[in-house]
Amino acid sequence: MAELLYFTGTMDCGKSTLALQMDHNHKARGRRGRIFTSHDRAGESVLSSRLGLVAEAIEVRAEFDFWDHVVNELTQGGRIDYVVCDEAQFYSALQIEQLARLVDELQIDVFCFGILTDFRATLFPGSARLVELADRMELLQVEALCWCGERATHNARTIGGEMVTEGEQLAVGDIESNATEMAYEVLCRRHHRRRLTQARARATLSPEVLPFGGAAS
Ligand SMILES: Nc1ncnc2c1ncn2[C@@H]1O[C@H](COP(=O)(O)OP(=O)(O)O)[C@@H](O)[C@H]1O
Ligand SMILES: Cc1cn([C@H]2C[C@H](O)[C@@H](COP(=O)(O)O)O2)c(=O)[nH]c1=O
Repeated sequence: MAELLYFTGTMDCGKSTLALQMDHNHKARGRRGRIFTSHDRAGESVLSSRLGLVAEAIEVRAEFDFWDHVVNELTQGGRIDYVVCDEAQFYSALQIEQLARLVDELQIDVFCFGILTDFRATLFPGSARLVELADRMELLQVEALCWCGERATHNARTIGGEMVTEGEQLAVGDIESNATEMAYEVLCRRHHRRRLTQARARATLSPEVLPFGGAAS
């Protein structure tokens, strides 16, 4: 029975790597798949992992229709057993519904990967619809950590190390330390709520309360 699965977690927790691993393993057993992505950091029409793995991918833009695309391929004699959909948080609710239709009407496995919430701890449209429609959601087991050592659960957007809460929801970027430009930092809920990034913690907290060697580290 085909399924619509959503593998999710914070930024930097291994989602793109898992997406490429799953494509590899299904292909190794003779299954035919397609890879989709949207706004990958490495550029258009590519799925990239921080581990250095990359793969060609079909770029999902606002007007992209998964149902039309797949039916067109099948009509031309193509075979599709599964699809890997990275950065699914950026897909529209309608596109998630098209993916669910692939599962229900064409028995195609759909594996989605993405972050749940944006820099304001608000669900992305694609993630919200996946929460509503997915057969299963799986939290990735590789844990990204907050600067305090707790498991990171939220994604902060920073400028010069300071957390910001204003701006567009979509802003492609990466986890970087000492960035003067816009960057992201994964935090535990407590420190996301307090807007306490590593830079601010180092500037304001005494070394004794900081883990991993205190302020100097
Ligand atoms: N040099 C490295 N050595 C080992 N693991 C690494 C290295 N760089 C990144 N990683 C792993 O890759 C993960 C990020 O992988 P990636 O697939 O890009 O994550 P996501 O797609 O969730 O942002 C990190 O959590 C870390 O576990
Ligand atoms: C929190 C947040 C993130 N993004 C962007 C930043 C990255 O380009 C991707 C997530 O990529 P990853 O593979 O999970 O690291 O999403 C954004 O546009 N808006 C946000 O609020």
